[in-house]
Amino acid sequence: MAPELVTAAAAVKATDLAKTAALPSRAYVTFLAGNGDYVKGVVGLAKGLRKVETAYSLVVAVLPDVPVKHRRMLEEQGCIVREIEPVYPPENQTKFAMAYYVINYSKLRIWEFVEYSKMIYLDGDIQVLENIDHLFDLEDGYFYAVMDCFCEKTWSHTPQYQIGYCQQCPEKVTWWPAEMGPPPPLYFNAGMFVFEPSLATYQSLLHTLKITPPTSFAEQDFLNMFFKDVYKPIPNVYNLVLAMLWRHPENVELDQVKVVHYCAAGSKPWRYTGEEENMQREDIKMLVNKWWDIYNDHSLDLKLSPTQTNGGRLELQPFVAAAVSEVAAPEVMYVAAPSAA
Ligand SMILES: O=c1ccn([C@@H]2O[C@H](COP(=O)(O)OP(=O)(O)O[C@H]3O[C@H](CO)[C@H](O)[C@H](O)[C@H]3O)[C@@H](O)[C@H]2O)c(=O)[nH]1
Ligand SMILES: O[C@H]1[C@H](O)[C@@H](O)[C@H](O)[C@@H](O)[C@H]1O
Ligand SMILES: [Mn+2]
Repeated sequence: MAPELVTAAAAVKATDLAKTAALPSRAYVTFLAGNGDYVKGVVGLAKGLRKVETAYSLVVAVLPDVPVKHRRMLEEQGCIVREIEPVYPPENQTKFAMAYYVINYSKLRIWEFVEYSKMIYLDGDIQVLENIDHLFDLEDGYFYAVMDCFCEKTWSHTPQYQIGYCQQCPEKVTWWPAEMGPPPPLYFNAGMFVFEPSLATYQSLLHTLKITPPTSFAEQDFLNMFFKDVYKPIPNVYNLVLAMLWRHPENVELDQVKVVHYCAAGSKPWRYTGEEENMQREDIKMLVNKWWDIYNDHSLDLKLSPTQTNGGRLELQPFVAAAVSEVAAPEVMYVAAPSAA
């Protein structure tokens, strides 16, 4: 059969074959959009993962608007770059989601990376301080992530915030079911999670998205809704949402933290000025410095052996499962990506 006539079924079969061959079945995965400075976050993450001596690769799911130069930078750090198509909520009803977050629906594409049986997703504004490879051994069939905090102004549109209720300290403010309905199910931060790629799940995610109105926290709200019955919280040390430091210090063991998520306003290390609220805290400055130490540490750059280079150019990994995305994607609306904040 001519290569261009490869059918969907054959493509999937090829993927299955690849799975049983020598390909790794576990990997970290992150997401990159645009031509801005988030690429620094991903470079920092790749170096951080190397520093903690992970046994697994970092796959970077990139949108088409990520420039070639940035893709090369990532490959030179040993990342596996995979282009994905953007995903938008149906009929571009983006007015309900915070514009900045709309792009994040594209993350749903990582469920089609089925040459991996298990993956750990990490936002580009995350840094790992300790090896977390053991999370790959968590029991299959669940979605693992850290519980979020509802106390920052970003939550002001919610009833939780309005009455001062947070799942991080549920005893402080009582939820009155008679007046307010049942308490909200546990809610995770979607900057870090352990999941199993699956074409069936992927199709279901995209189908469900088509019939689900977008909400403020975009794919984070959506994933919370979709996985609510299989969600298992993992300890906060696996995703330190920085606001926890001033909102729930009693729930933070700073010296035990394995994963830091620079998500508080003004805390992205590569944009840090120290001007925003809470950014002059000693713990914040220490964590921002830790990120820079890793980013600037040249000993953490990927060192290629002569067999891995070809006249100075990188030998790129062949991508076995490219055909799968065309097989699996149900119709979704593609529109041009807005510029991210
Ligand atoms: O211009 C951009 C914007 C975002 N990103 C990628 O998208 C991720 C998510 O964006 P942020 O980290 O800026 O978002 P927050 O951490 O503030 O937001 C949280 O809520 C979001 C709701 O959409 C997502 O769920 C996100 O994973 C979760 O951590 C980034 O880390 C990065 O990997 C880019 O590559 N370029
Ligand atoms: O994903 C969001 C984001 O990271 C915000 O910065 C934070 O305030 C929220 O708690 C979280 O849900
Ligand atoms: Mn983030």
